[in-house]
Amino acid sequence: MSSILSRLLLYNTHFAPQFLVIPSPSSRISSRRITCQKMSCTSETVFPTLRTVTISYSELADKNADLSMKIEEGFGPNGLGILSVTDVPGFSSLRQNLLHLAPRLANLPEEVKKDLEDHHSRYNFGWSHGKEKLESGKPDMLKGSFYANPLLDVPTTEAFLVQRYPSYCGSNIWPHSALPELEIAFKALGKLIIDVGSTLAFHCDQYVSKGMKMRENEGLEQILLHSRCHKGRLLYYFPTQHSNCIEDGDSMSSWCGWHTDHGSLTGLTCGMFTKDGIVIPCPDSAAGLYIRTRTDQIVKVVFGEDEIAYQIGETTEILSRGYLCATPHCVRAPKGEQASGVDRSTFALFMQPDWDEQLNFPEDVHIHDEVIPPNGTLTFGEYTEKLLDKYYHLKT
Ligand SMILES: O=C(O)CCC(=O)C(=O)O
Ligand SMILES: [Fe+2]
Repeated sequence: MSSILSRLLLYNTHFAPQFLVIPSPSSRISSRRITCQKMSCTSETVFPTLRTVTISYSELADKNADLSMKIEEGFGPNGLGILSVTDVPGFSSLRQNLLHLAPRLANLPEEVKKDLEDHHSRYNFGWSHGKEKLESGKPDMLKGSFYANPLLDVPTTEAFLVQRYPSYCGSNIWPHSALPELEIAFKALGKLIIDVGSTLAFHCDQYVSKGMKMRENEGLEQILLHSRCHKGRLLYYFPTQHSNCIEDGDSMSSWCGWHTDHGSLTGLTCGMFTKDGIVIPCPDSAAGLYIRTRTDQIVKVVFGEDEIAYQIGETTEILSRGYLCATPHCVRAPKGEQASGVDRSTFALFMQPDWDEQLNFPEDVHIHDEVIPPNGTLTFGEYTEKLLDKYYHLKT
């Protein structure tokens, strides 16, 4: 394994199939939407801040609208691999409802959280803290995550499937007595992000089908509509008392290391910061989501708190033959005195194909092609397992 690859692979090593990591092919450039240059701490490199391409919910809901230009600008070979949907009815309050529960969940007694852990799924259901690794290889104690399938509490009752694909086929674990609101809020926001994401997928298919032949049922929308594998992740970044002291990794990826999401399409909320239980604006303009462009530029990406951002995962890049490009990203923690005692809550919704979905890997795409058999066909479940075996060496 090359050193850069092993470095890239060091994080998220609690083997979450959502976050396999690849270096991306290079040919993207993004400059049109550079809106401002932000200064962070004095002596540090300053990265440009870009606004996401936006699509309004009403445009998106119109299946006759031609959104190809925007899809290309956001997701195409010259885009960043992210765009956001504005004015989604009901989104703002569902976001707030759920994100406010993240600190409450994270601050439950240790023994309650322990009961929410699921070793068998390699912590891909329920509570996960300190199970992933930072870029340094040390356990990631900076954030806690809560994973659940927002659509299906029990995706399958077939024991052999649970054994074979535990991270997809396991069951949800809700804190029924300790935090009963979590299940309702998580499912409501998760479903909304999936519904909007599926509509976005329809428009992605329209765009891709202009450039390449697509068989019926092969498009992103159909793949997502048939899936039992979608997974939500409620993230809680614990407050740092000495916020200049997050020494792990480079300062860019101090909160969440560089990676691309493994699945099809990831919905993201804008992070919510609180201090002493009060919602505050982000205390450091340099903190937040960063993306690496195809030309290896690093940019900070911003979108509004009332918008749902969507990023492309690796599986979509492969199946669309690069018409839609995956998004290498990381999260930078706030620094400075103002950041002391500040936490961050956010939600990521990984939309991914069903474990049984037959994927036909194009001959001309060379991402992870070492695990693709000569006939170019694998199910998504098999594909994920092969990658986990290869990269994480940790199948038990
Ligand atoms: O915290 C964030 O904003 C992003 C988290 C993320 O990239 C992930 O969970 O895959
Ligand atoms: Fe991610």
